[in-house]
Amino acid sequence: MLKETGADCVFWNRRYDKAERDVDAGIKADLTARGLTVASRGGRLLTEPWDIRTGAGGYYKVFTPYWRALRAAYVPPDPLPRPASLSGPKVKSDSLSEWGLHPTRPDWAGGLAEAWVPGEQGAADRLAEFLDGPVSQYPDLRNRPDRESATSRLSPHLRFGEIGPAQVWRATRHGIDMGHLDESGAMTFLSEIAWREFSYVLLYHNPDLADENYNPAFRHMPWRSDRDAYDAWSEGRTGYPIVDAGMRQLWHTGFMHNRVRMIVASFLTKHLLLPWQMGEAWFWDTLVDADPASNPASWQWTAGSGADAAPYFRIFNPITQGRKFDASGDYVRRWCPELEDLPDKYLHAPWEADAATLKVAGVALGDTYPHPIIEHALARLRALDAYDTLKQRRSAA
Ligand SMILES: Cc1cc2nc3c(=O)[nH]c(=O)nc-3n(C[C@H](O)[C@H](O)[C@H](O)COP(=O)(O)OP(=O)(O)OC[C@H]3O[C@@H](n4cnc5c(N)ncnc54)[C@H](O)[C@@H]3O)c2cc1C
Repeated sequence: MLKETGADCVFWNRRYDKAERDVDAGIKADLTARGLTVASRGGRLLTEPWDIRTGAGGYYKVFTPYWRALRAAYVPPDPLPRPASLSGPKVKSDSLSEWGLHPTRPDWAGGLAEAWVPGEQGAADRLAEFLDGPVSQYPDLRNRPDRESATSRLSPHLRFGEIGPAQVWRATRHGIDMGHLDESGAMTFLSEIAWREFSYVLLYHNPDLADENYNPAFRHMPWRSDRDAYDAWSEGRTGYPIVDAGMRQLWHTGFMHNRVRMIVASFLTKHLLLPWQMGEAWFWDTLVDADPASNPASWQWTAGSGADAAPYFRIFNPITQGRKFDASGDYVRRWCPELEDLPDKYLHAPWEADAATLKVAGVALGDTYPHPIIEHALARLRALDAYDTLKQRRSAA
């Protein structure tokens, strides 16, 4: 490329994952040795992960004070004027279609293609649509997986740099300042953008975030090893409809609603007592927004081993979570159509229905839909026992 283009400078946006940093450092050293001008700049984040410091000079390990500090410090830069023209170098190039990147046998990407419009325009349209209405109800509806447009669905676009967080911040702030946006809804939305930033702070200062427990006490956790349980979880066959709906949505579209991500992650690490790294790896392989910072930080947060994490003993009940956040059952009915005809009352716990109700709904447990892989009350006690073991082992160590 260098020879073909005659380039004498190379610029790029910084990346923060350890493997990416190593690759980029190698390229930088190599190009510098060849006498090129090389520079990397921030672009993926609002601030660099080393910029915002606590009074003592360290990095923030708790989100709320981090958010306060970020809000106080951050002013989005003014965008540069659009260049009148961009004359790229003339290089020979393959056409993308020649690379045969689209899966064909089988074409597992059909659901992804239906759900997403990749690219800068797709990202800009999503942001505009979201700020045009849903943002005002964001604090009330953001936990409802049945309300698809209640959240921005910008995550894959942010992940691949099709839109930057500074653009999102600027447009949102502008709407607030002009009186077009309700401040509380809009600031709740920006606080989620700040969770993404916070995850990058954690990743930068803990390069092994995807492998190692942030809280080292979790090395004492007596995780189980159970391939069948893992397969049932990843394939959406646990017998808990809200979990199965989430895992199937993920497989089909590459996305899962945030509330459901928390439910399925809690289910894997607490009900099934399987290590959070297994779930992190599955999400990494299947999410369209799979992110080197947000994914491990969120998994560790849910598992209890992370920074500012949900306590391990807070175990989501998949039945009450489903009833609360998918009360009408629209989400479960969409992704688990075999349960479609069950009355709402039983939708999140089909085994509670009597035989006649199941029959009328065409549900045969163990045949058309699985029995629960583990009973909730039992799983909860087992998880709490495991946590006690962790505590005992930690004090004995
Ligand atoms: C177990 C688990 C794994 C996750 N893995 C990822 C991942 O790989 N990539 C990813 O982008 N998000 C991840 N998240 C966070 C969150 O679920 C998604 O960012 C969110 O669902 C994306 O939908 P949205 O764009 O409509 O979000 P919105 O609610 O519209 O939020 C706006 C943006 O803020 C950011 N954001 C929102 N919530 C979070 C959060 N909790 N942590 C970090 N950033 C957040 C995202 O960039 C998102 O696009 C994970 C959450 C959990 C519980």
